[in-house]
Amino acid sequence: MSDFTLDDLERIVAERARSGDTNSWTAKLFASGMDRAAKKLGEEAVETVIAAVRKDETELVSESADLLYHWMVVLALADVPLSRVMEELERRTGQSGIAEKASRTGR
Ligand SMILES: N=c1c2ncn([C@@H]3O[C@H](COP(=O)(O)OP(=O)(O)OP(=O)(O)O)[C@@H](O)[C@H]3O)c2ncn1[C@@H]1O[C@H](COP(=O)(O)O)[C@@H](O)[C@H]1O
Repeated sequence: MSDFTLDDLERIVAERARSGDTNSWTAKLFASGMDRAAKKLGEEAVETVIAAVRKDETELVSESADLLYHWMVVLALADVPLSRVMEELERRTGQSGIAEKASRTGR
């Protein structure tokens, strides 16, 4: 069981993005902008899907970590704090996904 949280990751990404460290992947990705970071996020999402479908548990864990990291970079580039996402998830806790979809689509 790890104590590491998404809040920790958000803080690390924010610090490294501003570090100017030429050895920092985060700083490099930040400097390359949203198009590149969003593309990486998409690639990691696809790699996560492939691992899940292949039932490769080790790869699923590894790709999920890549996915969450690149998602955090994209949120930071968009200036959207993680707390906004958590608030939205919390807002949804009172409603099932099926009821929510029905309220939007009538299906
Ligand atoms: N969690 C991560 C993390 N996950 C993945 N990556 C990097 O993301 C990059 C891209 O991943 P890929 O699997 O696509 O690698 P690749 O195939 O070499 O990339 P491409 O050739 O496709 O561009 C790799 O260089 C990984 O090392 C990460 N880089 C950083 N972090 C966190 O950010 C912190 C700061 O890192 P730096 O900013 O590099 O100091 C680290 O201590 C970690 O906590």
